[in-house]
Amino acid sequence: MAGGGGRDADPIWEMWMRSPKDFFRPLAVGAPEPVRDVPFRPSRMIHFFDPGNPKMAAKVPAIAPTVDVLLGNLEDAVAADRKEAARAGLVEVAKSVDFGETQLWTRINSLDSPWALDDLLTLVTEIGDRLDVIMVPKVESAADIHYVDRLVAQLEARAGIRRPILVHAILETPAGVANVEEIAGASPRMQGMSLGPADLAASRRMKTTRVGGGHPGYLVRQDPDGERPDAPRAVFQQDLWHYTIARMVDACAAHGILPYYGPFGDIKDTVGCEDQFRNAFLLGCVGAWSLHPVQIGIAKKVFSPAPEDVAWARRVIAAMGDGTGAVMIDGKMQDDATFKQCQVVAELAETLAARDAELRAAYAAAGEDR
Ligand SMILES: CC(=O)SCCNC(=O)CCNC(=O)[C@H](O)C(C)(C)COP(=O)(O)OP(=O)(O)OC[C@H]1O[C@@H](n2cnc3c(N)ncnc32)[C@H](O)[C@@H]1OP(=O)(O)O
Ligand SMILES: O=CC(=O)O
Ligand SMILES: [Mg+2]
Repeated sequence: MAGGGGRDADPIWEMWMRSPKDFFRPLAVGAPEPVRDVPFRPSRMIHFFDPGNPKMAAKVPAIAPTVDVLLGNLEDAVAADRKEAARAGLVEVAKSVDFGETQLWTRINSLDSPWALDDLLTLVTEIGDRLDVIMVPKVESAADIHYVDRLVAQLEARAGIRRPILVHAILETPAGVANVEEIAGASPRMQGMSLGPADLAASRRMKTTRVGGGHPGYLVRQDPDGERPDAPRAVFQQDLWHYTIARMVDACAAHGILPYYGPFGDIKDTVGCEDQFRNAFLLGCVGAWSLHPVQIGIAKKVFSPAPEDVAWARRVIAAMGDGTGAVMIDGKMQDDATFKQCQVVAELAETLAARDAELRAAYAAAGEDR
């Protein structure tokens, strides 16, 4: 057996957990070595398309250079009688389109569906060398990731794939949220996680009928004015998703994987979409899903740090020297911790600018203005 001592010694161990020694071993003979660190590639927007819809599939070559990730969706939003067509369409698109630097992901059907097994068998063996990430919906626990992990390793070995395909979980069930830390750390294959607010709302029995975003009824109201009890009282809409996104961000950061906001279904409400995406960005998410071409530009704008923020971050870094001590810049105290925050912004800007000439120019111009 290819495994280490823990697994050889106790088959029960193998069934339930991997010893730390075995964590980075391939799960099938002939499968590629797992990655040690999740590669940080720009993924500001994960653009969903239905590969079985000829009109959408025809747009893929034109959309590919404008997005960081293209995702062939096989799960929800693809009708039950179109599942095979979507799967075949994705194989066709993956084989025929040049994606350049753009990543190709898929969202397979949920593990309890009649289609998930064939999704994995077909996609890994036919286009596994082109697929960067497999998104798995409705992940409930580490066991779901372990199942996919082993099966993908077997299929990678069969197909002779040399670069491991990574796995992304959708956080969209109460059990998934309760187990978010163990899911994040379940496998070196874990690339990241997205919030799935629509299914999460349904399975939590929330009383909403939307795909993400806020709700006017979820609010805090200003206290009544004692002198004028009938005077109007301001209301402040609250964010339904703050708690879950914050938990997801912590779990992902603790395990070195990437967090994403998921879908915003009110396509016409571009302002609301931008706000929801920005909240996620500020909390630590690196991207969001775009369901419609109009959301691509919103995600690009929001998940690329603003040029003035990048210029500020670079200024603080320059002023802080080795990053220790305290200095005052424009009346604001800077120390080791703000230095590190600024490094996050500056490093993200650098990575994005390497791929995006427009951003590169905007960041350079903002630096000259200072
Ligand atoms: C809760 C969840 O699981 S969310 C994830 C699952 N949902 C999805 O993946 C939905 C993906 N998006 C869609 O299916 C569509 O955008 C819809 C159904 C929401 C709206 O589609 P339409 O009614 O066709 O929108 P609209 O008329 O504005 O489309 C304009 C053009 O953009 C195209 N288009 C729309 N969405 C996309 C897309 N995601 N990718 C590529 N092209 C698209 C349309 O085909 C149309 O093309 P045309 O001008 O040649 O006719
Ligand atoms: O899959 C996404 C969701 O919101 O549900
Ligand atoms: Mg869902």
